Amino acid sequence: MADDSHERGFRNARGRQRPDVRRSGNRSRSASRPAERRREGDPARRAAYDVMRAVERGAYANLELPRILRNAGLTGRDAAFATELTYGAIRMHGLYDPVIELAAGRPVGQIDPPVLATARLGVHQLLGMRVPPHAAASETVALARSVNGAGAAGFVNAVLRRASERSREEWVAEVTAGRERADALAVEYSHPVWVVRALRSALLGHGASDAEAVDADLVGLLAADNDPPRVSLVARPGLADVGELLEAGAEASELSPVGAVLPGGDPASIAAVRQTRAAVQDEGSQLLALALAAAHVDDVGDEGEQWLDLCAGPGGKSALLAVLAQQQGAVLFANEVSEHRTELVRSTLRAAIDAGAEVMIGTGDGRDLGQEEPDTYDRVLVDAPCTGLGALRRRPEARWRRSASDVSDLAALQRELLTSAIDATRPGGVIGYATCSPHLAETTTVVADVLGGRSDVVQEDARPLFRDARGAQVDGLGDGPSVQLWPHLHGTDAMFFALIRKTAP
Ligand SMILES: C[S@@+](CC[C@H](N)C(=O)[O-])C[C@H]1O[C@@H](n2cnc3c(N)ncnc32)[C@H](O)[C@@H]1O
Repeated sequence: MADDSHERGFRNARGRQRPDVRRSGNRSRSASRPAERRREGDPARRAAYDVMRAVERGAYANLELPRILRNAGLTGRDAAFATELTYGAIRMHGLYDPVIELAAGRPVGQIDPPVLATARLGVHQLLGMRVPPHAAASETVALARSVNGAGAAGFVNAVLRRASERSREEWVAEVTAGRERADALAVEYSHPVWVVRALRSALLGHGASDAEAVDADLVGLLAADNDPPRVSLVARPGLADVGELLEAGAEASELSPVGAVLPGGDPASIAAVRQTRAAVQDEGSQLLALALAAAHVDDVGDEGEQWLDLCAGPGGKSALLAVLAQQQGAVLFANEVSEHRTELVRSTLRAAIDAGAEVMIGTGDGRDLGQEEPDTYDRVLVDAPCTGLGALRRRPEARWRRSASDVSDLAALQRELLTSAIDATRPGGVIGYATCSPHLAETTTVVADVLGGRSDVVQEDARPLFRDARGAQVDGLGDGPSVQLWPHLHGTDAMFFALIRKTAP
């Protein structure tokens, strides 16, 4: 039976039996005879291979995988197996490549990329998924035969045989031996070494760790980056409430007063999500929008407040801000530079607009808004384009696509956007500067540099604005005045937030 291997592996990895959904799914595969199936290879592994190759050509796994699963007719546990295999092999190849090099006796740069993709899939089954070794090897060799050719299948067979001779722990010890600490962590936890160093500096710089604890904290953070995030939902106030999400099977969030966590299943099966009254949204993003809306603003006129989201696409925070603005009698301008992403904002905000939230949506360069509309807005969010180093757990390929030079390129844009946001804010109003990266060069350094060059702003302590579901201040926010959330401490993306007040000129 072609997929006995992944059924067992998947069940073992989860520690419980999953319902048998195969009877209803993937009729074409069940209809093929065993000999034919073996020649074709297992469809779930083939799907994983196709996604890996597409990602190497620049595709995003989270967009490519559903399309390939659909085309292959894979559902239920076959789809879950293919997902775990694909994401793990892409995410963890920083560890698997040195294993493959030792097992193959040659550098991965000398292995044909399609063959390397197959070998990575095989090694992930052996070291990351607890698929029985004989099944991992035989099914992956069958895959290699069908996609890489007979010669390559022999090579993959030899590599996997050697890889299966040791446990993951033994391989980690072997491939990290003699490396300096950051390099060893980079291999064991499969991150680029520059990211490991940046995250270590960020833990220290944001006051989330100290010299004694930082090595252990860094391990916790790197490990959290390798755990797929739980599915967090937001109930957009006034459009849905948390109770509605709980009734649909979600569990209450401890962190966000408007949040819930979906333990399993498809969020799109929830009516409120389909209708954009609720949505999938990281709890950190929820807290951040709530914090900006809760900040004190001086001397609001009779017309009510004007809010600006300077970098709004695809609209997750704008949608929350829109309903909060409505509750506070304010209007929101959601600005985005890309036309395509402006359209996404429009659809994300549909339910809020239908419910009467006063929102304008526009396409434009946020760097110009400060000059075009000086001293205008009461609350401004700059959710700046950034490296996304705080959200590595979401996209398996993201860590491999960034380079250290991206940080300096983005830092210039981040400074210009923050400067423009301050110019667009009226005296007495507030600016929230946010990133989904904890990198110091994108966070505290940007804020310090921009504020250092002006006399009309002060930074305020943002920590009291971060309240959990019980109304208490969220723990572990750092030394202040800015806030830094962490995957290993809060279960959120590593979002940064600084609150800046514009004073009289
Ligand atoms: C981190 S994302 C914002 C995420 C959004 N706030 C949300 O919660 O859905 C940054 C956005 O900034 C946009 N952007 C980049 N450069 C910009 C610019 N010069 N002016 C305005 N927006 C810009 C990007 O297109 C991207 O959509």
